[in-house]
Amino acid sequence: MADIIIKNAYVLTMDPDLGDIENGVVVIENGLIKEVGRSTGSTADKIIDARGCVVMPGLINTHCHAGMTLFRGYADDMHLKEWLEDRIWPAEAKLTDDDIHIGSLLACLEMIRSGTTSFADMYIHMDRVAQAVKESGIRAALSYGMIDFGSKEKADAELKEGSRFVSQWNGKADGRITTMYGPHAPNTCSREFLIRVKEQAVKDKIRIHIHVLETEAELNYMKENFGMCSIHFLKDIDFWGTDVLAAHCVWLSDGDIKILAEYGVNISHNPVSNMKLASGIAPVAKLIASGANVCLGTDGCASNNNLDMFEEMKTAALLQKVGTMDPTALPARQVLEMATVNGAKALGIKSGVLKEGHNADMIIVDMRKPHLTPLHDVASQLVYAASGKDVRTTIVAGKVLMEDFMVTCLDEQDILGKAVQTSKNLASRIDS
Ligand SMILES: CSC[C@H]1O[C@@H](n2cnc3c(O)ncnc32)[C@H](O)[C@@H]1O
Ligand SMILES: [Zn+2]
Repeated sequence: MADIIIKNAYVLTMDPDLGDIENGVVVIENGLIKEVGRSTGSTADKIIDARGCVVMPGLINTHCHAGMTLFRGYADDMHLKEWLEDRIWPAEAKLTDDDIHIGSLLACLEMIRSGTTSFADMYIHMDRVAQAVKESGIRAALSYGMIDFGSKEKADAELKEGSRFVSQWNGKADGRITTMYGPHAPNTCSREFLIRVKEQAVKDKIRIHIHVLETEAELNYMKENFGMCSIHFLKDIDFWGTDVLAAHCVWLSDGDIKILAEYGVNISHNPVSNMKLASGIAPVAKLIASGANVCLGTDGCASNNNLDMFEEMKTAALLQKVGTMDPTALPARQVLEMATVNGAKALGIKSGVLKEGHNADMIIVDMRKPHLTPLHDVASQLVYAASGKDVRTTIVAGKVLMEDFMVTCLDEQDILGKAVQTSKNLASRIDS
């Protein structure tokens, strides 16, 4: 007996062999997908009728700072340097463990509601982010964000905390939590520190999450201090590999793109954040054409200001079109691949496609809405017309976290109330 059968669905498998199944079934057992097809002989404890809906892999947000939900709308319309150094970092210095716990629960709630089933996070007070992930039922690849600013003492302490977090949490919550090392960026971490982080990560068989070339200022800093850009600098210290998730990668030359593709680096594109902070337009179409693995992220809520991956998909497609002045750039199916299959590859998880043996991480999107009618092409509708609010049901590891728009895994009203109070208390501490 299976656990769940979803029937009468348009199944968007994102698997090239299975393709789309117009009136299909998905069978879930023990947290995994047992069957995907036109019909099934199985029976199950729970049957979900998905008539008029699309069943698809849950979306994978590959660059987030979950706790930053508390800073939603806190520092808008600013240049990145002032935003980070004058507003965000001083505010982050006042954050407590409990703040991060509530902020991360709020992020999990928002992601579950809008169809994200996995996310990669880099932040501080990470034990409490992990606790929120464990409680909510979502899947995540978590890293303690490390910055040494060239101080050996700080480097030692940061790496110690990063390693402690990895050994404490990797594989926890029935395998839903994986961990990564999170050196912040090449212009906030020293060369020596980045070399140590890579060595530790290789030794521990753990992936790395890092910001790279988000701004022209980083490019200029690296050229002035090292005589080369961050991509060549990281190549020089043997940092690159399929184990690296590089967020942003906006300021790339054609030579940089070749290096990233050659080393199999995973690149998280974060178009809304890049637009809001006026960082620039990442050459996503060129990266994909070169064979690089490009996935999609929201970044934190202080530069987005939400975690809706549907909005991110649409923005990614539109930004490439206007950036290249080519309306054929980054078509809908390719964006869906970025948000599913490519994201799973970047995090090293068996999700992102609906296929036998893979994690039962999926969402049901209700297409019976005025703004989703008529339905000529499902991929087009999901990328250009749908939003996170159209997600009806969210399933992670075979557990239903939201059903028929009702969140079942967390006490939504309780978290909303606590988030309001937490942000008020935080604001008064920041002002004092
Ligand atoms: C040390 S934990 C992570 C660190 O990153 C900061 N952050 C959030 N968004 C961005 C961004 O777009 N560029 C650079 N750094 C960013 C966050 O506030 C934390 O301090
Ligand atoms: Zn970031």
